[in-house]
Amino acid sequence: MAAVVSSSAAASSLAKAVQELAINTSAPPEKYIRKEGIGGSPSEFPYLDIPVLDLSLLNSSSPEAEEELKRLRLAFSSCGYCQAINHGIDTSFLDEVHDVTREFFTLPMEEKKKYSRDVDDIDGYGNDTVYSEKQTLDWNDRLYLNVKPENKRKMKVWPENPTTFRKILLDLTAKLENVNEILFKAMAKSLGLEENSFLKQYGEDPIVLSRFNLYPPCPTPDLVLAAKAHGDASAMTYLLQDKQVEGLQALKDDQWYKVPIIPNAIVVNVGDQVEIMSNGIFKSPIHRVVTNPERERMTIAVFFTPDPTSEVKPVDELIDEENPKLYKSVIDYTGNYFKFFQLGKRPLDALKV
Ligand SMILES: O=C(O)CCC(=O)C(=O)O
Ligand SMILES: [Fe+2]
Repeated sequence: MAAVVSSSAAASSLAKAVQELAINTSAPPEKYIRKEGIGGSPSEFPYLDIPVLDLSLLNSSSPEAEEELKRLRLAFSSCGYCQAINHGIDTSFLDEVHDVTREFFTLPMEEKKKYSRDVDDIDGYGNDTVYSEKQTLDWNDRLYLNVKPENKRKMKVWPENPTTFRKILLDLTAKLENVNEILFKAMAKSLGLEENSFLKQYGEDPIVLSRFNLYPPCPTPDLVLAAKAHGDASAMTYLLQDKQVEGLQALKDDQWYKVPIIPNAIVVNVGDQVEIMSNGIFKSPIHRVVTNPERERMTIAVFFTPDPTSEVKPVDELIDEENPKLYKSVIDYTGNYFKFFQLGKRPLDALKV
């Protein structure tokens, strides 16, 4: 990982949560300002037409299942996104996840800072790690927790307040494991492959990461991003969007589109490692988060990532003379991701054949 800048300027910007900076400010600090702007006013971008997929159909042997598999294939090979409904996770449980997230972020700052990440670590409460004095920072605070493998959990940064937090996180990731298995089998079937073709690349000990995002209001939404443009290093990402406040945008044909809110649907996006496994058929979308001048936004993202010792590579059956191999095999893609990201390169491009 690139060296972390530990000058006093960087350290002081780290010490302040964006939530604190956002109070009564009319001008965010310079480090957050994108002089080139963000390409428009956040609310004026068009909506992305994201397919809504019924997971209960994907998982069935009903005649409609075939149709739904086709829609899945189309969704992931065009925009790389879908909104999953009938995913088997109760609305009341999703409400609990949102509530506990809100409770955590509304705790007094001293309480939240008990769970602060170490300066050179990722896990815990904090904001952008500063790698360079020139870096433009994102307008968000987050709590980042490694859930699996179990021996990688840093329990000292797992909130004990709210008291139900830990249990809810474990329940959420267990439920999403089911969703992930359904989708992975369905993706393989949608391409005419044996249903475990993608799933087996997760290896023995897959990684499950969670990221609770708080995006405070920002007075200059045309000049500040809540999360800079990126593709996810995961195999697959599951996002519980804020139920009221938009902010997520996806890039398609060089144009930014808003991801609409469908309450209780799970926003699913292909990560870089599924783009590799599918030999580029499924697309890992570039996305970003914009800020809102009046309203705070909260989201919960869960990332499923193969075991870092497992070889991730294009599935053999997808390669032939007409469809040459597009990506090299890789081990520990996520571990190698940041160094490319920080150099301003798309990590996926570094693996192109
Ligand atoms: O909060 C969102 O809408 C998206 C978050 C995201 O892209 C991420 O955490 O990787
Ligand atoms: Fe993302």
